[in-house]
Amino acid sequence: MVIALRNLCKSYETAEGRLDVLRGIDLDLGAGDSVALTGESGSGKSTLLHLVAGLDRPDAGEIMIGGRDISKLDDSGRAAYRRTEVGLVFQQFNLIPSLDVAANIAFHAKLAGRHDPTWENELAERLGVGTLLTRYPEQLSTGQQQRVAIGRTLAARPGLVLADEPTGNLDEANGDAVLDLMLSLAKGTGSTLLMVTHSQKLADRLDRQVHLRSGKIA
Ligand SMILES: Nc1ncnc2c1ncn2[C@@H]1O[C@H](COP(=O)(O)OP(=O)(O)OP(=O)(O)O)[C@@H](O)[C@H]1O
Repeated sequence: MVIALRNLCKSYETAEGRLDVLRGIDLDLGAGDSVALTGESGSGKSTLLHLVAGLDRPDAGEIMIGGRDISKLDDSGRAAYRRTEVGLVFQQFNLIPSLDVAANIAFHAKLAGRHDPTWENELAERLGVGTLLTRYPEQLSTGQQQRVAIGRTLAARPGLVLADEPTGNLDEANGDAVLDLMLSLAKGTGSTLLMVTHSQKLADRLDRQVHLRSGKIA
């Protein structure tokens, strides 16, 4: 998926007055690109990810995703975009407690109309949760929950994956394996990966790094 952000601006009203978080972001991502988004705490990384995810609207600017501006979509258009085109890996896993691991992994794929049990099983194996398919989220460790959440996102074959510290709860070996999987899938399917990380080691493994400073890409 090809992404083009143009002059993206976002402010928040706070008790201390207006806070200009993004002051004109320009960024281009090609199909299959993997890009690390870095910047100090509070620099606006999550704000940017939320805008591209269609979870919030910019004050100004364009968010061109596959040739159309998702910031101009109405609520139902943005919901359809989130359901079918974008995959989120955020720090809250939001697994569904009443569904077992297999059903959690299948959940978004079903919503997106791309349910494929063979692919879901393969992902579960590659993520090291293949023996846990009949367990429920509360019966998993935090790192296992994180891997299930990543499986759920990738199972839907999104054209764009937005990830916020996706390996933050994993030990080094598991974190490396999960990142390998995300990168190989991105390359194999042409899906684009934008990943927030504080880890330089992780950022170094991606195609490119962009740094947010004072509301702009530095
Ligand atoms: N809903 C909101 N209302 C007011 N201010 C907000 C809101 N959301 C975020 N902010 C402020 O906007 C700035 C950017 O926040 P954001 O979460 O995007 O930063 P970040 O770079 O992701 O930080 P971190 O690395 O700590 O997660 C911060 O100063 C934050 O306090």
